[in-house]
Amino acid sequence: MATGRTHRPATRSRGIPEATVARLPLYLRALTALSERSVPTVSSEELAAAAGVNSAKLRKDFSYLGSYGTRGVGYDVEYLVYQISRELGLTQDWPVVIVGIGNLGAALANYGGFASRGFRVAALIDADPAMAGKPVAGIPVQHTDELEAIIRDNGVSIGVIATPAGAAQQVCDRLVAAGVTSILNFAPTVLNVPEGVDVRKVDLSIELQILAFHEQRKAGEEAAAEGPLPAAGAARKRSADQGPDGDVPAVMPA
Ligand SMILES: NC(=O)c1ccc[n+]([C@@H]2O[C@H](COP(=O)([O-])OP(=O)(O)OC[C@H]3O[C@@H](n4cnc5c(N)ncnc54)[C@H](O)[C@@H]3O)[C@@H](O)[C@H]2O)c1
Repeated sequence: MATGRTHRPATRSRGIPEATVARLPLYLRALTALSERSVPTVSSEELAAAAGVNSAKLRKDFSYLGSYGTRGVGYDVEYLVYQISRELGLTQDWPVVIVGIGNLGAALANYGGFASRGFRVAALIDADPAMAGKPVAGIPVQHTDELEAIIRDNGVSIGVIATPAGAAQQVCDRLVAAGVTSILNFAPTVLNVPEGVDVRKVDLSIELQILAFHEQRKAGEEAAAEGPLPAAGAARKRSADQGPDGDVPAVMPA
């Protein structure tokens, strides 16, 4: 879901390609579900299906981790959970700040899945003075005046931006100047960051637009299978679905 714009080379220093790194959380999610069901081993085919990945790709990905599984037995679930967690840096605690505690920021703060994956919400920050001191998810909101001190005192390297788009760059600049080197951006704007800072962008409306594109294509295929429409109907359909010149709508890249 996240659309990445990172300032790192396509291959990491330890030789694991970024595309593999991006799939590791998918494997981890599938493996964690198996672990919770006390499943001891899993074949590459089963795990690939659970993670929604091709099994040859999975085996190649795991070879970068030095994990080849055992023929006829498969992969040890617990060991793979440990290996992938270690590779993703999840065996250590990551304090995270969320900036912008409106509808989205509050929902993120209330999401229990961060803590269980090693991301501790260290602070909630908002520019609205009326919110200062009010608890959200049991954490009192702090004013943006305190942003730099919060980052420094908590050793925060990951910031989440959930402010309106117009405030996001300024918030980003302050986070980076204070020492944050990874940003998860929910605001619908492109952030400019210096070399060495990673930005991941989450935009649910882009995901919906991509689904809409596929839905439209499926509808088009069904209509084609049903045979040609009467001339007037065809004209009406084109103007309703595709815009005046009949082009498919532009879809922003994921
Ligand atoms: N990525 C997605 O899929 C997705 C989904 C929903 C919303 N959004 C985006 O997330 C952002 C927040 O949406 P929302 O519905 O929570 O909005 P909201 O208006 O409910 O909350 C925004 C919060 O940001 C605070 N804020 C404003 N300027 C600030 C600043 N300079 N520093 C710190 N805090 C500041 C406001 O006081 C407010 O509490 C918007 O940019 C919205 O477009 C993204």
